[in-house]
Amino acid sequence: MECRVLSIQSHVVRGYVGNKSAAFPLQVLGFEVDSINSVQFSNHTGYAHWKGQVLTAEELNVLYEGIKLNNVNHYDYILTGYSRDTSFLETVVDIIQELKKANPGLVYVCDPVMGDHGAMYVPELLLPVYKNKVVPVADILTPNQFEAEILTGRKITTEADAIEVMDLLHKMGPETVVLTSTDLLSKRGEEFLVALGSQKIMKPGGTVISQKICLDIPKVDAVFVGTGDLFAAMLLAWTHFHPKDLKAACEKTVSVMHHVIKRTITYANEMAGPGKKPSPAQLELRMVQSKADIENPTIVVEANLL
Ligand SMILES: Nc1ncnc2c1ncn2[C@@H]1O[C@H](COP(=O)(O)OP(=O)(O)O)[C@@H](O)[C@H]1O
Ligand SMILES: Cc1ncc(COP(=O)(O)O)c(C=O)c1O
Repeated sequence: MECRVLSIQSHVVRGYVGNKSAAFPLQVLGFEVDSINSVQFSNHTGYAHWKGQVLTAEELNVLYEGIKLNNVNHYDYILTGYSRDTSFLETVVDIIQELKKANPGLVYVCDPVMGDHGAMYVPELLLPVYKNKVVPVADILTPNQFEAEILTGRKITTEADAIEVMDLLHKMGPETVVLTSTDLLSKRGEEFLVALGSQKIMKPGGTVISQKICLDIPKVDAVFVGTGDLFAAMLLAWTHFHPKDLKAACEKTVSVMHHVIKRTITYANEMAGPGKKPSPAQLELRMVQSKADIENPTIVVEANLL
């Protein structure tokens, strides 16, 4: 059976963020991907210069209208990421609601891209839209620590805080929440990055249990862009194949991430030369190029049940 994803994210000419990061890996895993580019930029905004266009809410409506007129607006998944405009984001929510009405089984995977490391890199007015309109319709949510904190108004300094924040996010709507990266100290030491996940599962009798997991991910001393987008796409794929097993889905997702990041940092360091920090251009992700890159990652990152 065909499984069709509507992916509303950025497009860049150079490099891999947004749809450039998400579409191909999903396609090699057998998903049909329809892409709407929320922006078309020369490159991601972490470079010294970036140029391009931002799609308006009206332009988004025109594209959706075309799809609808042809009666091909049937989706199994929606995936959203980087967006810079409040009315655009509100229109995305309208589209999601309409598509969910047409297919109640539709799963919405939301990466609430707003910022990282204590700062927002999209206009602040997007926060109330995410909080009040987007998160309530999301089924799977993939914030980083900063995004989870601003969505809930709670700081995360311990694992218990992270669990509480994930529970608060569940209360806002999503059944599955993954904190894709945190500043928490890993039990395995400073060389590891901690990610956490929580999934609510309805048992046959109607009782709801939650599976909570923690991942210690080998950390690389560099800042990558586009990793959140690849993470959300891979989580969509692996939760599709393991719908009630977040541990398995996250292990597969993070193992792909590790493979891509290892390859990226190796090339970046080679290009930068000894003792030099790689530039944003040199740190562009060395993206998944085949199904083998996804299915045979270099190592398997194991998750622990909490
Ligand atoms: N410096 C890093 N070292 C190792 N893995 C990383 C690093 N940065 C990102 N990743 C990988 O990418 C995933 C998503 O990264 P994250 O930074 O949380 O995304 P976002 O771009 O949304 O902030 C992490 O779970 C991890 O697997
Ligand atoms: C154009 C664009 N898209 C997407 C992103 C999000 O990237 P990430 O996956 O690292 O959250 C960024 C971040 O700067 C960006 O500039």
